[in-house]
Amino acid sequence: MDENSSDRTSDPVLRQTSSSSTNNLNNQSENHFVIASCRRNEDQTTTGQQETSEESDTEERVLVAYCRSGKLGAAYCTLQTGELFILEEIVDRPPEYLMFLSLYRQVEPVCILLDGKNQGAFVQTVKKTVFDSDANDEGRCKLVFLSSQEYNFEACKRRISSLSLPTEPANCSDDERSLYLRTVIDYSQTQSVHALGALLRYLDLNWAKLSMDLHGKPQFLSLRIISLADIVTVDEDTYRGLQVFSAVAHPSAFKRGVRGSSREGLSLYQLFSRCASKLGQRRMRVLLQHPTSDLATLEMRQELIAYFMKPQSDALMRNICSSLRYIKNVHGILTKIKALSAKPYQWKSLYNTLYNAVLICEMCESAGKVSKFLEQLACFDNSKLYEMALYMNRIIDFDLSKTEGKFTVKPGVDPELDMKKQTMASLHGLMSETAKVEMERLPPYIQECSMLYMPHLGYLLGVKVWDDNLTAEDKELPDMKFMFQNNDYIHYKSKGCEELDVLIGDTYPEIVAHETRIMMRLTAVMLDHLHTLTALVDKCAELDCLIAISKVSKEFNYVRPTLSAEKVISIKAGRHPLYMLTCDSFVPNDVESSVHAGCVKILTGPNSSGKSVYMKQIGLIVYLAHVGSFVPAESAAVGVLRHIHTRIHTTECVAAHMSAFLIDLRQMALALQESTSNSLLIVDEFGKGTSATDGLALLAACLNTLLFRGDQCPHVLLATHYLQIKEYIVDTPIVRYLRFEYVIQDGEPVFLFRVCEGGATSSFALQVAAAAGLGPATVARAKLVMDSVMSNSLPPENKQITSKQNMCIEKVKNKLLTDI
Ligand SMILES: Nc1ncnc2c1ncn2[C@@H]1O[C@H](COP(=O)(O)OP(=O)(O)OP(=O)(O)O)[C@@H](O)[C@H]1O
Repeated sequence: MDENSSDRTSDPVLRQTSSSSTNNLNNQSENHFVIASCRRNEDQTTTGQQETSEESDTEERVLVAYCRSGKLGAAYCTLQTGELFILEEIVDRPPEYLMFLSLYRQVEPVCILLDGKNQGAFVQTVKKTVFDSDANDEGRCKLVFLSSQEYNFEACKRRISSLSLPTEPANCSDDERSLYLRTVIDYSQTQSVHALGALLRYLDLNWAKLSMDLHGKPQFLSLRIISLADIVTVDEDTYRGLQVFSAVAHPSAFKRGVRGSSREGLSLYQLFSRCASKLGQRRMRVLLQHPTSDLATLEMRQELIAYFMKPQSDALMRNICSSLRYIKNVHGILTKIKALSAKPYQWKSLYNTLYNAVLICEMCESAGKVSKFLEQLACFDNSKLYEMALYMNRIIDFDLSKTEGKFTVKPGVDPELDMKKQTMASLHGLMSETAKVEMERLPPYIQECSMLYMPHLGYLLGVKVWDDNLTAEDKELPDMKFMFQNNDYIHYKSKGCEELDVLIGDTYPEIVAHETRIMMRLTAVMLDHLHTLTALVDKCAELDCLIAISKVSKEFNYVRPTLSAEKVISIKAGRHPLYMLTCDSFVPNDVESSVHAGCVKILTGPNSSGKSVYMKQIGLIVYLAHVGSFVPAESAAVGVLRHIHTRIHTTECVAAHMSAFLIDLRQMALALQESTSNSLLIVDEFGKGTSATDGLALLAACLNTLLFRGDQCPHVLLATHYLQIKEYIVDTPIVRYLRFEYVIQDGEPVFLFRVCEGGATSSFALQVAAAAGLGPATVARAKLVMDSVMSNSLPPENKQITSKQNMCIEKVKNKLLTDI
């Protein structure tokens, strides 16, 4: 295929051959196939509507999550394609079940199946997760509780052993199939076996309801193992706190909670929304939800991003992007094709996807050597897909299919079909002649008639109603058999119509039936190689995401972070990827966190001096490094982590039945419990939700818990206004104190947003409050109260308030007197 082809949607052969036949059938339909043409127009309207909504076709997935003895097993199925996935069993702990949360976010199921007997902490977490995400408009998900019998291990094993997959050896016996499945599934991972077995049972019993296929049985396309072993766990609050995602709910209360009604606010996801395809954009969500500690994957992504940031790869990037635009979500299209209800535009979309996916593989050949990712695409075995594209191109007349609103075959594919079409082409003249002859035979008061074809009724003469209030008797015409009236036309079977029935018969429906048979054969070929196609489409979607990241990295001068297995976070001149977009003079800052440089940083400083932004920027840089992205800094070295926890964002949630303070505590408890030496912990003003002494005590206790771990203490960034914290925690070299610089100008602090060593001495809360618009009288009073607290005395009487109070008392007195 030609790499530089400007028109990637169709090839020249298709355009030349289709034009003549288009004219033929268009002429036919113009006059006589009234019903056919009416239907065609209607079809075209709906086609237009669907074409725009085609991309909204999303996959629906049913997930089984089974957690026992601290291990999570899971399996899910994409209903549209019949792809099965089984999770490699993984340790998951209460109360948060972070692995389940990561899985839930990536799978986005429409239904979760749970063990009806098990109502423990796991089920509560699942319920809460589903409830919370519904509230956040992530989509509706149904919970179904199955009887525990469905999870019986032996029964599950039996169901799995009899699973038939297209990838199994041809004509294999039951024993051979069972042996083949043993190479795919590890039966010692009992929780995953329970999950897959229960899923198969559920699908078997409910397939008609789930797939709308009343008589069908589930057919599975593939079984793939997925793993969360490499995932860097990031909890939901951290995603929100760091603004990786930021869904803004629809302002209308009616629309809240409706799938798709929220939009993305300022977030990393929004920043990276530069994919060429919608599919890529969706894949970006999954990519961001799966930060990985797998160095090989990260380096492969970095390599690709680095390549596309070079000016000499601009041309290739442009070409790839223009092909990526045509890569569509084949899952939705293939469901329609499987059900034989695909519209012409869906066939065209599938062809474009195939054609452009193969083209991308070819384009990657030239650059394969410079990047492993491109090499994988260049070496992708796409010969079958290439053949599929060729078949489609040779068989389907896309232009005519669009006009006709149905699958239409090109001339030259099937001689028998061509003959039928030629008969149809000659029909135009024949029908006009017949109509003229019939006009002569009709009574003179009839001015207009037309011939039309209707399936099952054959050829009919349509006569325009010649008078109002015609009786049944009036409608009887000589030598004509009255058939029916439809709006302004009365339909008759005339002699001429009968002659046409004999002469041409049901040519039109025969053509349709013939073309449908060809379509079914083509569909069977497509479905045989569906697995290869979905794998390539997924790879293209990932390529789209990485190109989008490279565009952002290039535009904002991101650098490639050095990744290692060491415990280190070293960032020079780091910037906040979102604040730097909105702030003209963003001040970059460094951080050095390691066993030698101290891995616990306690930040103090005036209000609004930049503590939160600094901590979030480090969190985001570290997070970006684990997605494989470049980072906004002059240089960065990041040792791979297993967890990123934050205590930044407090969302009071009705569903959680927790106060803001309780949520803070829950986040902190989770961080203490889950964190290891390979974790990053960001804590912003913990303890502010209660009294100052209680807050300080809690903060010191939590910090000490971490510090007692010595070298195993995680990377900690902690901002606090408890300036005396130093006195209450262990004195150890792993703790370093940082503050934010400011200068005093005209008695007011001017913040420089520069971090330096040492502890702060004041919060300048009153100056910040005045700058934020709190009235001068209120600020002045606050100062008096503050001075009194400092000197351990009572504040002076507030004359303003007292006089107001006296006025109120007088008013009430007067009212009482008049009432009496
Ligand atoms: N590095 C920076 N360069 C430029 N402006 C900054 C920088 N960091 C922060 N700012 C500005 O300062 C504002 C306040 O920053 P931030 O919220 O981090 O302060 P803070 O010290 O956490 O305040 P508080 O203690 O009251 O929560 C930000 O909204 C931003 O406009």
